[in-house]
Amino acid sequence: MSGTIERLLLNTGAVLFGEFRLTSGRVSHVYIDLRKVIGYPEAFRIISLELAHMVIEDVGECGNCAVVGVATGGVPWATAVALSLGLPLAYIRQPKGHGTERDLEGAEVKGVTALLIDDVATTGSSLSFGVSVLRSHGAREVIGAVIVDREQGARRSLESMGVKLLSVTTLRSILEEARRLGMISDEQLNSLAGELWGTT
Ligand SMILES: O=P(O)(O)OC[C@H]1O[C@H](OP(=O)(O)OP(=O)(O)O)[C@H](O)[C@@H]1O
Ligand SMILES: O=C(O)c1cc(=O)[nH]c(=O)[nH]1
Repeated sequence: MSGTIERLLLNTGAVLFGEFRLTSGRVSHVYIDLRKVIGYPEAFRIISLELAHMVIEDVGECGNCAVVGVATGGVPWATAVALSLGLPLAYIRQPKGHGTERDLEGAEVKGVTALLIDDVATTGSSLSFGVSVLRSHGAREVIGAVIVDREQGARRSLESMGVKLLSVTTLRSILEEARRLGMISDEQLNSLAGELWGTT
């Protein structure tokens, strides 16, 4: 149903307004905190099923696929998708400097189609790092998928690496739903749109 995912995100407190520094160093007046959603089993289930459906509709039959999460935010979502699709699971991490010092944990990805999952995409640098790691481990193909695309460069950045980015929803759709529900005003929406995309 149209708006369902956006409303779940708004109702679980995953959409925060204030001043936030992002992983890229940019400052934003809206922040999507998908880490909150995993504390709500029904919302977690609905959104992760939507993510799994979106991915499988795109790739079709997936006999040689693995689901790969980007640590830390992407890992719970990748886990849920791997379990619901019955696929092997791995995750990308910054090496620890001790133990095995691996940058990829879990399933081996040599020769497979890797379904690379993160919670949010902004500039795409976290996903791009994931693509590089997967290629260094011999993945045959990579497809990127997130719950929320903030539409601030990730799609283009992945395209330049030959990787498609799928998203369940966008920050713009979430903000428009927030305005419909009276959670933000037209003025706030316009101001955020100007800051985020240089548009209203
Ligand atoms: O597209 P980007 O500009 O890379 O931004 C998006 C990334 O930022 C967040 O991770 P964060 O660095 O906060 O780490 P975390 O997942 O460990 O919370 C989020 O989970 C994405 O991985
Ligand atoms: O770019 C980020 O760091 C970022 C943005 C956002 O909305 N949510 C998040 O978890 N990270």
